[in-house]
Amino acid sequence: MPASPVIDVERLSVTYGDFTAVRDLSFHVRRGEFYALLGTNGAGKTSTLEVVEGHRRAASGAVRIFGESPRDRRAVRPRMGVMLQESGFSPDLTVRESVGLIGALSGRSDDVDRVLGIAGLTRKAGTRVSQLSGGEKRRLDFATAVYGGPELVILDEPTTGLDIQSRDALWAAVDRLRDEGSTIVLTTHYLEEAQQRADRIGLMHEGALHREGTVAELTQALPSLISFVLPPGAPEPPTVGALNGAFHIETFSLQDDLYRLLGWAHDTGVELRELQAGPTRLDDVFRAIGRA
Ligand SMILES: Nc1ncnc2c1ncn2[C@@H]1O[C@H](COP(=O)(O)OP(=O)(O)OP(=O)(O)O)[C@@H](O)[C@H]1O
Repeated sequence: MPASPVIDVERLSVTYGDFTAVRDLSFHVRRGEFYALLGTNGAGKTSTLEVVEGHRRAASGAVRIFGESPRDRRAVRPRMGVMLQESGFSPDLTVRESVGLIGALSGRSDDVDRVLGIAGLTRKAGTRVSQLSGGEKRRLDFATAVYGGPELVILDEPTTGLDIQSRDALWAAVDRLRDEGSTIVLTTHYLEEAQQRADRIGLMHEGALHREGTVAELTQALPSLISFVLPPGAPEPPTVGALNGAFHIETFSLQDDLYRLLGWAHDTGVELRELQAGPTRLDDVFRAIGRA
């Protein structure tokens, strides 16, 4: 029998007055899974996560976390760490005090210095929150989310404002949590982060789940692309699709078409300038949303 999902969202709707921000949304996140909830601006990701986190009531539908209501804080809080887009730390507390306080409130136990180390905040332990940079505040948010190694970690745009070293360190810490069996839910507009890590992606648009699947499942519905530019006076290649002297070939048989094109270029001695060939990326799936 399959294990019950860590997150179970059934026909969720979220409204603000007359406006329906999320309609009839259903998705499930399995234990140990890395699930990325992605989407266009205003798609309803944050509204959905706020219900999952227990911060907002659903207009209709049902959300269960570990089989419990997300509003049952005592049952859910010790098992779920959340990195919100905007946190509410007290500006007068130091970094160490903030991690200790929020950690204690979570009901999980951990060593504060260990957590500061994971988040790269050891040297800022005695600094007041009001004196942190934007990126350091983000790292503090992360520290409180991973305190105690929770079974479920929700990361809402975790790397916004972080430099590359901080991003690498954050993902290394997330990888360690995954190795220990944590379930991860991510929202981000940095699609490559989701493409590299997510087991499955839910793609939201205008309040609904537009598509869902692995990266391969989402991208294989769209053609791969070959593009190149020909030198002046070159013969016509065995393809169509020239635009302003640049050639764009959309294909579902990337390997065969590339083989044919390179064979033609070799036989005719033509240089294929700026040649690029590759499978569809998640960016292209996003761009296709508006055209669907
Ligand atoms: N407090 C609110 N009152 C009224 N409308 C709201 C409120 N919060 C969000 N909305 C609206 O609900 C919709 C969904 O917003 P939400 O923040 O959930 O989207 P999102 O997918 O997280 O967007 P983004 O990627 O831009 O952060 C948007 O149209 C937004 O304007």
